[in-house]
Amino acid sequence: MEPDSTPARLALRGITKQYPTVVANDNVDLTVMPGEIHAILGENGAGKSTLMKIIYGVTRPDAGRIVWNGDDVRIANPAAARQLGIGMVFQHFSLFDTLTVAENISLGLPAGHSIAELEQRIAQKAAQYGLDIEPQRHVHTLSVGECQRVEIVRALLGEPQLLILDEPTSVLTPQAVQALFQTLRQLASEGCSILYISHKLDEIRELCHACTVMRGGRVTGVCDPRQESEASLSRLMIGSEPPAVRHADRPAGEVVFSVRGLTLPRAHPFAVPLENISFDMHEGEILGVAGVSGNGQQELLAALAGEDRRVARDALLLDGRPVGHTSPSWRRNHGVGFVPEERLGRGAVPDLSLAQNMLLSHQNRQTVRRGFVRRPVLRSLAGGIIDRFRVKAHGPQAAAGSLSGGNLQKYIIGREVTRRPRVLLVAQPTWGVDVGAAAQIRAELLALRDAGCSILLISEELDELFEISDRLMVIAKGRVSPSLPTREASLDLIGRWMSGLWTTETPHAEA
Ligand SMILES: Nc1ncnc2c1ncn2[C@@H]1O[C@H](COP(=O)(O)OP(=O)(O)OP(=O)(O)O)[C@@H](O)[C@H]1O
Repeated sequence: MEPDSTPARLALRGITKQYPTVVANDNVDLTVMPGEIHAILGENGAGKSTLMKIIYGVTRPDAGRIVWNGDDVRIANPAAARQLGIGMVFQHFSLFDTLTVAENISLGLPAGHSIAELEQRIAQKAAQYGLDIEPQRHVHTLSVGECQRVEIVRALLGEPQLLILDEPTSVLTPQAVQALFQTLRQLASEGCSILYISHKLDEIRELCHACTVMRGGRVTGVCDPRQESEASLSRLMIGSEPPAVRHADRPAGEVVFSVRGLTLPRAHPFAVPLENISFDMHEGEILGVAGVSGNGQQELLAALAGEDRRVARDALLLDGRPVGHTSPSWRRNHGVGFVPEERLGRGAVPDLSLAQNMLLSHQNRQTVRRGFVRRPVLRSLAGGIIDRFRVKAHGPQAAAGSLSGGNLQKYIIGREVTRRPRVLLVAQPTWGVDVGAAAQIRAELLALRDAGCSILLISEELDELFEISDRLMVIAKGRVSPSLPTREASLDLIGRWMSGLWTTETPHAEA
């Protein structure tokens, strides 16, 4: 590629960052060449995000050197990073719904630009990289993939020499992933370096020229992912191959939970209205719900969990009893568990400890007696989950917000699974979770199913849905398709249904 005399675009030497209870980065070296797409791979809590935050000036290292195009630099804050030519596209977008694309982008720029001029620059940049966006559209009308393109164009307007992407494909359809890869390859061919954080081994092998593997805050290897197999990458990362998930066909039991003609107008202008949704959930069965995000998944989960209080009494039946009017805590007390897709905020309270967070779903006689919270019980329950799910955390007293994204996800799933619910409603259970932990979470869901639990699995990962669901259906534009046994479903059929095209395509479909 580049002759040896070319200085690296970015060289990190001996970067160390210590948090009170953990060394998040321990003497890390990283070399990224101009025009190189460089993956950072590592299990949850390995220290990837911390390292990216150091490069982007969000976090200061305790020790180590950052060398940029051959010169030692200090990166005091993100503005300084952008000044050097470092751009970052975060996993969570920071766009205001009520503003247009151009207005959003103008917020990050120095004053003095006219919006019309900016719209033109955005359109130019977008066209140059095949990114289909319209600067005048309001953000609330955009799909998730379009929002990501806005973030990428925003970063590209800064003419970066290094672009950092944090798990960029977790929100994209397979087609959008390919379009993104094309953009990234074009950028790289023009000399821009790319740091690519992902848990998806197949994507890393397809896209990246180099890969730095981290484990426990340290670099454990650097490889050319094109020369590796998924199994060998996995071994580099977690020391073993992810266990295969066993999925045996078994007959489903009685209907436990039913949805009957659930129709809900949108609760706010950006919500998706639900239209005449009906389906049954059986004992000992995983019912998978496929769909591109933003098609009513969140609204459906809010209605089933009791967060949306407008649901008609008869629209939901638990063991044949109407429960549409009941509260979330009533439903929890009657054996229904929920794992929302937003981990912080809905799934956990960041400032509270993991033990205190147990109370979100374990408020019962065991944990609260005569109005007093039994702290030792909470601590031991939390400790049990930390051990069983191998959550990397400094014990039950660690604040939820101090955990890495994937570890918090494992904790929240563990918290719900250990309640042994009869009905579990779970959204995106393995988002941002490394391959080993994802396999473990799927195995736990299967074990729960085998114990008789009825599980509704809302996911955007088709592989995951096909791997562990017994039946599949699709949600599109606030409506659900009929369901059909997974062994009778094909990727092609589910893909077609995801765009809302289902009619009488399969005779086996159950309404
Ligand atoms: N602000 C913080 N305070 C305390 N500990 C932290 C903080 N941020 C990160 N950590 C700890 O540093 C370690 C590395 O976390 P980091 O978020 O960098 O991991 P990661 O590799 O990005 O993980 P994931 O794949 O789950 O996102 C973890 O043990 C985490 O708990």
